[in-house]
Amino acid sequence: MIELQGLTKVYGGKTVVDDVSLTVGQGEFCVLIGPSGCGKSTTLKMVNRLVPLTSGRIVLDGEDVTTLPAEQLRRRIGYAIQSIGLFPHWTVAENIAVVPKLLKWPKARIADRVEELLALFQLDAAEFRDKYPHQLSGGQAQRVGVARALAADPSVMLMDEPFGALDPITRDVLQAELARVHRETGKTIIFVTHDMDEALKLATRIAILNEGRLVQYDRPIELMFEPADDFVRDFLGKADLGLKLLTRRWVHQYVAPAPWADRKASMGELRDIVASHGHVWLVDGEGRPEGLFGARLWRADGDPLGELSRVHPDWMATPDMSMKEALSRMVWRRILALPVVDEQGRLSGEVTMAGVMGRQSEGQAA
Ligand SMILES: Nc1ncnc2c1ncn2[C@@H]1O[C@H](COP(=O)(O)OP(=O)(O)OP(=O)(O)O)[C@@H](O)[C@H]1O
Repeated sequence: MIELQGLTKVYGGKTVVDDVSLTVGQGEFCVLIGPSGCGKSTTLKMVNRLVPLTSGRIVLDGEDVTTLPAEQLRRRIGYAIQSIGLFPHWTVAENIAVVPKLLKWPKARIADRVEELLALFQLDAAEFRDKYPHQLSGGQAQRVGVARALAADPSVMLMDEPFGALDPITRDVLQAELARVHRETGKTIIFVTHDMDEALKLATRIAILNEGRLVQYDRPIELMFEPADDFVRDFLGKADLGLKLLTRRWVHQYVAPAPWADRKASMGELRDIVASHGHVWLVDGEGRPEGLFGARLWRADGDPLGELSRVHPDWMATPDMSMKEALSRMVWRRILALPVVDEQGRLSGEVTMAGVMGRQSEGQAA
C-alpha cells in the first residue's frame, strides 16, 4: 500500500501538482489520467523521487519514505516507462537482473527470477535470454522493460505510459498481459496514461487530474455514474459511456438460461419454444450449439421460426469475454443473441441484446 499525502510541485512559481492526496491499497491498480500537462508524470515521478517534492509525504507500507535516500527507495519501487530505457549493450537477462544484482542476490536466484519473469511475459527463455535490445520488437522490448521493473518483487510498480509508443494491436496484447500479470502477482500499481480505454481496461481505481489537482478518485463504474463535476463528465466523453462501460462488463454477468432443443425435437416443439422465447438454440448430441431459429434481425415471412442459421464459432461467447466484444459480435452477425459455451463448447446459457439493454439501464439508474 502506498499513500501520497499532499504532494505538491512548484516550478518557477507555477504550481504544477497541487496538494494531491491519494491512497493506493495493496493489490490496487491505480490509473492517473487527465489532459496533457495536468501533472500526471510529475506526480508519478515524485513517488520515486525522480522529481524532488516541493512539499508532501510518501508513506510506503506504513513507513514514511519521504526522506529515505532515493536509491534505497527505488529498490522498493519498480519503474517502467514508454521509452523503455533498456541498456543497449546488455542482454535481456542482464537488463532484467539490474535491481536483483544491486541487491546482491545470489547468481542462481537471479537466473531463476529471470526465467520466471520471461515465462510470465510469455517470452521463451532459451530464445530471448541472450538477445540484445536491438534484436527485439517494440512489444518484446516493452515486456522486458516491465519484467525488469518487477524483477526484485517491488512493493509498488510505477508505470508511465509504458505502451504509448506501440501500435494498437501490440498495445492491446500487452494491456491484456499486464492485466493478467496484475491478477497473478497482486502487485500495487500506479499507471499513467492519457487513454481512457486503456484506463478502463486496467484500472481498479482511476484518479482524474486537472491542472495539477486531483478532481476525482474512484472505481471506474462510480466515475461513470457519479462524475464529480462537469470536467469529469466531459472528460469521460458522454457519448461513449455506455460502450466504454461494456469493456468493463463480462459475459458471465449477463448470461441467462438459453432456450434449447436437440435434434430429436419436432418442428411443432421448436415453434412452441420460439413462440414463447423468440428463438431456440439447436444443440448436437454433446450439447454444443449448432443452429438457431429466430433471433435474426430479419425473419422469413410467415413462419415465426424464420430460417435456420448455422451457429458459427465467431458467434459464440465465453463467460470471460467482455460484453463489448459480445455486443460487437451480435452487431457484426446481425443477431439478437449469442450462445455462451463452456470449455467443452457446450451450451451453458446465452446473452441477448435485450439483456444488455436491461442491465445497462439498470446500471444507469443505480
Ligand atoms: N522540469 C520542469 N520544469 C518546469 N516545468 C515542468 C517541468 N516538468 C514538467 N513541467 C510542467 O509541469 C506541468 C505538468 O507536466 P507533466 O509532465 O506532469 O504533465 P502530464 O500530465 O504528464 O502531461 P502529458 O500527458 O502531456 O505527458 C506541465 O505544465 C509541464 O510543462
